[in-house]
Amino acid sequence: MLEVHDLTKRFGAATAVDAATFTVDRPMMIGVIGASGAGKSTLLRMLNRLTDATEGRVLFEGRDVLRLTGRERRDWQSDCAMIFQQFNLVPRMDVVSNVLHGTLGRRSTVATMFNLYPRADIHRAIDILDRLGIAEHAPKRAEALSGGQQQRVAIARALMQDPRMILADEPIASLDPMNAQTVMEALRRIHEEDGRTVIANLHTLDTARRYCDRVIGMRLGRIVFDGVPEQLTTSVAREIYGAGADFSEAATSTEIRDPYAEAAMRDAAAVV
Ligand SMILES: Nc1ncnc2c1ncn2[C@@H]1O[C@H](COP(=O)(O)OP(=O)(O)OP(=O)(O)O)[C@@H](O)[C@H]1O
Repeated sequence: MLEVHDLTKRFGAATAVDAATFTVDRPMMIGVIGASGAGKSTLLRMLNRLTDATEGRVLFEGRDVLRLTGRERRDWQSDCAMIFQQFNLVPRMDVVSNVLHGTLGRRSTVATMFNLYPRADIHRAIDILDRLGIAEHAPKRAEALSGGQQQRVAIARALMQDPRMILADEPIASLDPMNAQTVMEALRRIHEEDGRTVIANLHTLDTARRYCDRVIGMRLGRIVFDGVPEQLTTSVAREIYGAGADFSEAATSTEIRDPYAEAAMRDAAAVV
């Protein structure tokens, strides 16, 4: 269903994503791991067309994603809804209105101006919130909710678009372990019950192992691992993170520095 061929992004002389190639042939939950700066966010942003690719192809059931323009591009962005580390909600707006924002792409300008939502959409928004266990917060301002609850509101907003895929960029990086677990369980359920593909950038290996069917490991822009969680041994993880023998399973990509990346950065700084 999704084919990614040689997807590349260069920012000036630096290559953020280097010829990423992978295929998703059935709905699954995929975790993307790698050290900070490995290219995980750029990869997701290119798939969603938030960032233009420099080279490569993305095909989704016959659609040549990177060539879509205008309405077709917006339709694609609805089909692969994105959620972010910082939730990106409107803090002072109530929860249900934030969720209804997920339908903005298909509403008229007048309806948007006057905040008019069809009754059926309001019911659907409440049903989705209920499914995520936060319906009782529907009338509250988004800013009054905990981080985990806000991320579930963001997931609800994404579900309003009825997406085929959910792309989650570090969805639990700002959350405490309890909230992180609730959000990962929600994403897993959405995959299992709805058959939607979820691709999530994750900081911790144990999260990728626990919730994902498949793990893609990135290092310096390249995909260096693509397999099932069982194949993700400590030595493989060490390779992905470019870490030494002291590599700890509990460590996260924010804690592990990639010595090669750091050397490259120092060289770049010296040139400037
Ligand atoms: N808009 C941009 N302009 C220039 N360089 C960028 C831009 N966005 C990303 N980069 C660079 O591309 C590389 C990959 O960044 P990216 O954010 O995709 O990595 P990441 O694996 O998601 O990192 P993190 O886990 O820290 O979010 C980094 O070296 C980053 O500095």
